[in-house]
Amino acid sequence: MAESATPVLLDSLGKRFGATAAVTDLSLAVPAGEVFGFLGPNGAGKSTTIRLLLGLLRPTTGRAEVFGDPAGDVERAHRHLAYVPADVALWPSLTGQECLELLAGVGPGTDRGYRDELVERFALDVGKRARTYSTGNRQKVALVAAFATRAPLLVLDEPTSGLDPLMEREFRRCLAEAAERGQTVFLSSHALAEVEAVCTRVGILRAGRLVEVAGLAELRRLRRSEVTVSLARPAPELERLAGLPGVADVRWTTPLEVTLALTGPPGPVLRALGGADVLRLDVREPSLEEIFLDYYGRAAA
Ligand SMILES: Nc1ncnc2c1ncn2[C@@H]1O[C@H](COP(=O)(O)OP(=O)(O)OP(=O)(O)O)[C@@H](O)[C@H]1O
Repeated sequence: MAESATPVLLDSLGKRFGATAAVTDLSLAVPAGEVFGFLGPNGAGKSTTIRLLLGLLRPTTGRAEVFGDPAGDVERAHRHLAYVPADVALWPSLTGQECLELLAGVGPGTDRGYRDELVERFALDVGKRARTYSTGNRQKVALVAAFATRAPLLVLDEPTSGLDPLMEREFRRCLAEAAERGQTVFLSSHALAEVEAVCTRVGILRAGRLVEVAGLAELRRLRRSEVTVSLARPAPELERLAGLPGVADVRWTTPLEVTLALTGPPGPVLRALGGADVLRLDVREPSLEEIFLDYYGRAAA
C-alpha cells in the first residue's frame, strides 16, 4: 500500500493531568523514512506524547495523526504502526514463539522469514515460557515482533533499557535495516550514544515543550565546539582570545597550550591565531550528551 501522508503529525498537541501540564503546544512532523530521536529527562512528557500518538490518551488540545489517520481512531491508525513499550508485558503461560505468533496477528503483517532470522540474531530462546523471561528477554520478544512487521511506522519507547551491549548493537543494525526498507522510526531514548548513532533528527523536550528539533549536524553547529591550540613558542598576544565573539572558557593548560569553547563561525579565532606559531589545532565537536546537558544545565541556571 502506498503511504503518502506524513507518518507522525503532531499539531499543537497538549495534555493536562489536573494541574499538571504534561505536554504543551507540541507541533512536529516526522517525514517518511526518518529515524527520529525523542529526547528529554524524566518527566519531560515523552511517554505522554507517545501514549497520545498511540490513542491511549485523548489530547486536551490539538491533534495527533498517524499517516493522516487521527491517533484516536485506533483501528485505522494502528494499521500503520508497530509499538514497543518501555516495559514489555507478555502472556506468562505462552512460550516466546506463541507470543510472537499472537503479536503477528495484531499488526499490519509479519515477515516470518526475517522474524526467524531476528530470533537467531537476538539469541532468543523462543521455546521458553514468557514467565521465565528476564526484562531484557521480554524486550527482545517485543523488538523482534516489531522489527519483523511491515508496519511503515515503528514507535519505540526506550526499547533498549534492558539490553546488553551486544544486543544493543543488534538493535542498531535492525534500525538501520528498517530505515533501508523505508520504514519510519519514532524512538524515545535516554541512551544518547544510541540516538547519536542511529537518528537522523532529534527533538528535545523540556517540561512538556519541544525546545529544539534539528538534525545532529545542525545541533552540533549550534552548540559549542572545544578548540585546543598547541604553540611552538609562547604567544602573549593570544591573551585577547578571551574577548573574541563566540569564545568562552579560555584556559591556558600550559604556556604553550590553550583550550577554548567556540560557538558560531571560527573566523575571528583563526585570524587571531594567524600571527602565532601554531603547531597543532584540534577542534572537537560536542557529543549529543554534551549538547543535551548544555540544554538542561542552562534550564537549571
Ligand atoms: N496519568 C497521569 N496522571 C497524572 N500525571 C501524570 C500522568 N502521566 C504522566 N503524568 C505527569 O506528566 C508529566 C510527564 O510525564 P511522562 O511520563 O510523559 O514523562 P517522560 O518524559 O516519559 O518521563 P520518563 O523519562 O521518566 O519516562 C510528569 O510530570 C508526570 O508526573
